[in-house]
Amino acid sequence: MSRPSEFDLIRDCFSSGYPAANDLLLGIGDDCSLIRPPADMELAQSIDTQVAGVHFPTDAPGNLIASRALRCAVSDLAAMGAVPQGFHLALTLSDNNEDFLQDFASGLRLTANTLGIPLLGGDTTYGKQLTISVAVQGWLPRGLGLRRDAARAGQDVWLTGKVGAAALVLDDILRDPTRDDQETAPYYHPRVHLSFGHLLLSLATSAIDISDGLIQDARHIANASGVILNLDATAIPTSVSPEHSRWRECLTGGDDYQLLFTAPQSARERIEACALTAGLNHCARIGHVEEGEPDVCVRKNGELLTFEQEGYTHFNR
Ligand SMILES: Nc1ncnc2c1ncn2[C@@H]1O[C@H](COP(=O)(O)OP(=O)(O)OP(=O)(O)O)[C@@H](O)[C@H]1O
Ligand SMILES: Cc1ncc(C[n+]2csc(CCOP(=O)(O)O)c2C)c(N)n1
Ligand SMILES: [Mg+2]
Repeated sequence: MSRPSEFDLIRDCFSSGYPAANDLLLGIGDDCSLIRPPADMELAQSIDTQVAGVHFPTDAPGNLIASRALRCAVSDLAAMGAVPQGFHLALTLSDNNEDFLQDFASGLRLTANTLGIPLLGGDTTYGKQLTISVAVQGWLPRGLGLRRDAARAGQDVWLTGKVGAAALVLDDILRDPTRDDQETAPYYHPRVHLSFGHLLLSLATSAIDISDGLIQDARHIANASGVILNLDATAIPTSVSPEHSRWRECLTGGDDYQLLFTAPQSARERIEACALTAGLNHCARIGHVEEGEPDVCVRKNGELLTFEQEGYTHFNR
């Protein structure tokens, strides 16, 4: 029997079993997807690439890679408070392994249904390194998107959950990339804070999702807003306690996909109520915003901490 063509694979894996989009005029099968925008909405768009050996282990199972790739991409919509509209998938495969692709597609379908995000189209090519690019888009009420540039002095800094679990389990995952359990879930299936992000639209001023590391990503808000973020190290929920030898890695390791956001002090009670509504186990106030040269200052019992590496960087490693 001949090997399946690119077109057969695409049809088998990507044309059915995904959530339906009610604003979709034309989906998989043409040169572009066509979407009808609702009145008074803005479109949030973002793209995220994951490369084998860089973002996930080369020999990780397809369904886990798919879950991780889609969740990490959709997290950018959560960080803006957007409601998912759909995603495009660009897949570069190093061989025509049908079993891998079927497994990848089963993970993708499951995750797309869990997050409620339709697959709008994509592109499939051959390349030396397995590479997955996910372009996501979502709707935002006009002018309300949670940007990085709107933190103001006097506001609180908040964090949705614990940081560090994914970074600390990476060594174990590299030893056994097939491990799919409670401990590896923060890495393969990071929680995407879509409903909480959306609830924050009327409460938070700025937000970012933590992909590179808490401190490095906090710096993006500080720089974009022109403020100082003062963080209280002992108030930051971490997967190991501050006495643990790997505690600092929790603040810089990344792969967390928690939301870091700022909000006026007057919103404290409403934020706590929304966190309960969204079923968050943690939503902690971890610092405050001050006027001054953009910076992130982390203090532990009054002592200023410094970090040689504040987060993940692709170059200069
Ligand atoms: N190659 C590129 N071309 C155009 N814009 C880019 C490119 N790479 C990054 N950007 C833009 O730079 C900005 C900052 O990127 P950054 O990587 O911090 O965002 P992010 O997508 O939230 O991060 P992550 O990739 O870690 O999830 C984003 O607005 C992004 O669109
Ligand atoms: C196998 C393996 N080794 C290392 C890491 C750590 N890592 C890679 S990219 C990144 C930041 C987010 O990427 P981007 O900024 O490109 O979205 C982090 C924390 C990993 N996830 N898997
Ligand atoms: Mg982001």
